[in-house]
Amino acid sequence: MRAVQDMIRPVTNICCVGAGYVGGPTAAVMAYQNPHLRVTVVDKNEQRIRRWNSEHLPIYEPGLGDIVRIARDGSRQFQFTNEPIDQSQRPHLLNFPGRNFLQHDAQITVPARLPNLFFSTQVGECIREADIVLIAVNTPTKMKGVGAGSATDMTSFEAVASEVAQHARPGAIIVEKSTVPCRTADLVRNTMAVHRPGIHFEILSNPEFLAAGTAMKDLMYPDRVLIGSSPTPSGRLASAALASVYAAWVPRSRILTTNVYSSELAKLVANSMLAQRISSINSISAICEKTGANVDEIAASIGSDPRIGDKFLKAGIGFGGSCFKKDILSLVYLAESLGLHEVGEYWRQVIVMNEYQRDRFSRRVIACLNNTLAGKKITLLGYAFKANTSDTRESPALEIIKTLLVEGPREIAIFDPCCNPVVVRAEIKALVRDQPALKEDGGPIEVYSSAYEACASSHAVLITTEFDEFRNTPKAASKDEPASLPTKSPDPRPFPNRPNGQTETELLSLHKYLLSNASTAENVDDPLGRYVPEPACESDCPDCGLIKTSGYSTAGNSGEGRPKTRLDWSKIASHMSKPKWLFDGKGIINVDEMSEHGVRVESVGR
Ligand SMILES: NC(=O)C1=CN([C@@H]2O[C@H](COP(=O)(O)OP(=O)(O)OC[C@H]3O[C@@H](n4cnc5c(N)ncnc54)[C@H](O)[C@@H]3O)[C@@H](O)[C@H]2O)C=CC1
Ligand SMILES: O=C(O)[C@H]1O[C@H](OP(=O)(O)OP(=O)(O)OC[C@H]2O[C@@H](n3ccc(=O)[nH]c3=O)[C@H](O)[C@@H]2O)[C@H](O)[C@@H](O)[C@@H]1O
Repeated sequence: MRAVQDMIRPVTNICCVGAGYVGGPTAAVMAYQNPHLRVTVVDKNEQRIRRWNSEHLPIYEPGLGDIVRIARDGSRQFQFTNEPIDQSQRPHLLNFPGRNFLQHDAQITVPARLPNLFFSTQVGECIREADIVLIAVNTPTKMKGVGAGSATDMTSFEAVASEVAQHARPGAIIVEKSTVPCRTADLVRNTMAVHRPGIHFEILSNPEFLAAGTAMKDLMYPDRVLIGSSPTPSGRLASAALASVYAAWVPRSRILTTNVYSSELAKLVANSMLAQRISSINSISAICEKTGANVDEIAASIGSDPRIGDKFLKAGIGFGGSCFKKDILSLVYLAESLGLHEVGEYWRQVIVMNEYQRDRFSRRVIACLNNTLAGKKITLLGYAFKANTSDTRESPALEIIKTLLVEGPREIAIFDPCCNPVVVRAEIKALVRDQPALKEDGGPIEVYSSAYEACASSHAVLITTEFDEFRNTPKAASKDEPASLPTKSPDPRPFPNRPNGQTETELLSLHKYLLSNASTAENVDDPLGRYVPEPACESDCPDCGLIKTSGYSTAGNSGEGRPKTRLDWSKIASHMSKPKWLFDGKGIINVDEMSEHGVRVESVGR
């Protein structure tokens, strides 16, 4: 029998099972940065795969389209000048003695590249060809049976594990990309042993830390890549094989290796600790509201202590999203199943505080409106669970809507700059079942595609997602984040001369710079002239039909890469109905400025 080490071969083919928010973008970046690898994303959902293979990507993430187009469709040969357009941005270049300007002035030619990212429904077939199989399927909270309400529902993950077990070639490396309970590697190993007795497979844990709305930035410039493996020679070899894929663009010092269980648990702990910070600051916001202290001032003052740090201290209506709650619950279940009830209880409080915060906000809205919403119009600005995403899973906005509905308002208006109104309507219809919800069904909810229409004649506007467009003053720049709106990237040139040409990261930064500096009138999406035409849609493409009728794509409305404009609050205020309340659930409104428009503002923690 061959040694396991001999069966682990150089990586040329990667298969990612699960074409969702994690699988699609992660595989796209791996392919983009490794043009020599063949990366295939497979999914049982045909509609999702059709969208990935079209111009209608199934999810909206800023910058995703730029990367998918190059890796999926290939690119043309193109040229650019290696000199900043505005040389005042690089004063040091002009004064540097002995500098060879010609070197930078040169036209650089970038050769064409072939497609190396594929999307398919042929799950078994693609697994069979892969050297590395990533499992990136959904792992929600179990809703029935043992552990219902807290344990992880492993149905999809287990189904894929057994599919991998049946098809993977000997020596293929199996990677848990999904967030899974600690010791899931044992489950995968046992599944492999059941289907392929006598054949050894290495199981790695490689959890994903990207956040919605910044997924592409998180993937291109990760703080860390975590790879957990068995502490055996073949385990380390497998870990090194996966690390080599990341090393194409991630500095080696950021690729951390641990044992497989630590890696699995570290993912749950990372999300739980982040959520815990939000619940902690939210609990303080309740004290602030009763004492006259200001939660933003508290956050700024404690955040400047480097031991505390200034991230994830924004008080608001609580965290949403598909992962924080389910991952904390998974940690709670783990602790309880290990007999560590106090530990479980400790973490459960993070969720209790989150729900308290959201409900406290809804109650405050109702109380300020004299405990009756009858005859009143309430507008929610923001439906997605956070900014710059069309992901609405576990969105706090939906829970707030449900509470307001019971009060019988005349209208609940919704506007979200990223979500497609048609999709939001369908989602609300499916989620609010106990009474008619949408106007078209005799209920009070209307979803608008214009913020101004949504706010017209409204008695109260609620900010429920932290979109920069909703701010009334520019966002203050924090230490490592640029001030928002308008966003213009700096010119990244000149690039250093490299024997193998420019890196894909450099080319992407140049693309973004040119894009962010193009005027909206130019309507350019390909300033370098790199793109080949996207695959044509069938004449009966449902997504093309949706764009024709609603003006939105399924993934949302991107307006990708261009500076966005803030709402004109004086215009909104002049068309609101008295008493003109604004409830700032995300701490993004400058209260003094807003009161000049005659709007009364209530903010969380102030
Ligand atoms: N959404 C996020 O921002 C993040 C998610 N994660 C974790 O990544 C995992 C995936 O999450 P998402 O991508 O958000 O889920 P998702 O629901 O967007 O995508 C999962 C995909 O897996 C497919 N799938 C399920 N069973 C399958 C099967 N038997 N065969 C083939 N395909 C199958 C589904 O059709 C779906 O397209 C979860 O464990 C999640 O906790 C981790 C970090 C960030
Ligand atoms: O496992 C996951 O799914 C991901 O979960 C989170 O990412 P995500 O939920 O996409 O977005 P976050 O930026 O973490 O925001 C989560 C929620 O917390 C809220 N939030 C965030 C920060 C803050 O200071 N205050 C606050 O209320 C946001 O509005 C949002 O509703 C983590 O940040 C990612 O590292 C992780 O990979």
